[in-house]
Amino acid sequence: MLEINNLSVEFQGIRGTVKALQNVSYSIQKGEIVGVVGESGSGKSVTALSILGLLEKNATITGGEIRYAGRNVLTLNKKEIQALRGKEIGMVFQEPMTALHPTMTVGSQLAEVIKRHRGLSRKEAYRKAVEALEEVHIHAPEVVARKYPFELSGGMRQRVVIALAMAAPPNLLIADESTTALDVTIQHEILKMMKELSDKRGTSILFITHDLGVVSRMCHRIVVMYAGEVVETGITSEVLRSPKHPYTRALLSALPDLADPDEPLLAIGGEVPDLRNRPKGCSFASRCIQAVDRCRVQKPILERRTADQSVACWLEREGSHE
Ligand SMILES: Nc1ncnc2c1ncn2[C@@H]1O[C@H](COP(=O)(O)OP(=O)(O)OP(=O)(O)O)[C@@H](O)[C@H]1O
Repeated sequence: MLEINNLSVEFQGIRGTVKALQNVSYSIQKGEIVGVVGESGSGKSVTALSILGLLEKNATITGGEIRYAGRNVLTLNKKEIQALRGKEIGMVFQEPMTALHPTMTVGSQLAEVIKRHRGLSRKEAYRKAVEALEEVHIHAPEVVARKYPFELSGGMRQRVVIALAMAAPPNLLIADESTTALDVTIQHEILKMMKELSDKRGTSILFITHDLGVVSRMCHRIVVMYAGEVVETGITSEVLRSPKHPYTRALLSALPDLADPDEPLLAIGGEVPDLRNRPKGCSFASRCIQAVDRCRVQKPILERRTADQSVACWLEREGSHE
């Protein structure tokens, strides 16, 4: 359904060119939930914005392609990408208030999207809007449909945003840490509801988060990003059971319930490299306790290690971990 091949993105800044993404590749199949994890600044959002054609003006895509249903979205014109956004690809961003119109009732906002995408009458679209609220587990949807966003709690607003993003209905939903500001229990319920919707409708979800725990519960596959590169990807259970990249191991060790109890806790010392002046070798080498000379001079490429798992690490390739 979606395939990102060797995507590279740069930003022009006053202090130089930030090489934000370098040869990023991953894909999402129909109905699949893919979780993208990595520290702040690792390029998760820039990748999502590239898919949606929403990169800021100072960004340049310097290489690669993004194929959605066979078409390279990077070659689409403004109108075509707008049509894709919203109709084929829904999005849920971090702050729900920015996605909602403050002076329109929730029901009218939803009905407008449904009317536009499904060509229904106003009345019929409103009826579907109430149904859509019910689908995101909002009780008394007829009542909530008549409310304005400011009258709702954070969790309710988030549900409305998801209903809006799913209204077209899209084939792919991109959710960028959509629930971080919420209470943990509410967050858990919302994620469960999203997974249910995905299962029911066969919607693929690209889920961008810092939270490996969430990925372990929700996602079929995981993509681990570091400093604008994919360092490991695979079936979630495989990667969590047997992480192959030292960065993935370090991320996992911060989660005691998921980590291998026999493995000592690793603190990730050091800093992410300056993306204006990227290191020649592996981007993680300066923080990797296992790095060898080769890691500092030659960049490892993402290679398939098992049927379901790929990793960009020289140590793994040469078996020197074992
Ligand atoms: N408009 C911009 N101008 C310059 N640099 C940018 C711009 N947008 C993003 N970047 C840089 O691109 C890199 C990747 O950022 P991105 O927002 O994708 O990270 P992220 O992994 O999504 O982080 P977070 O988890 O904090 O959202 C960062 O180094 C960031 O500073």
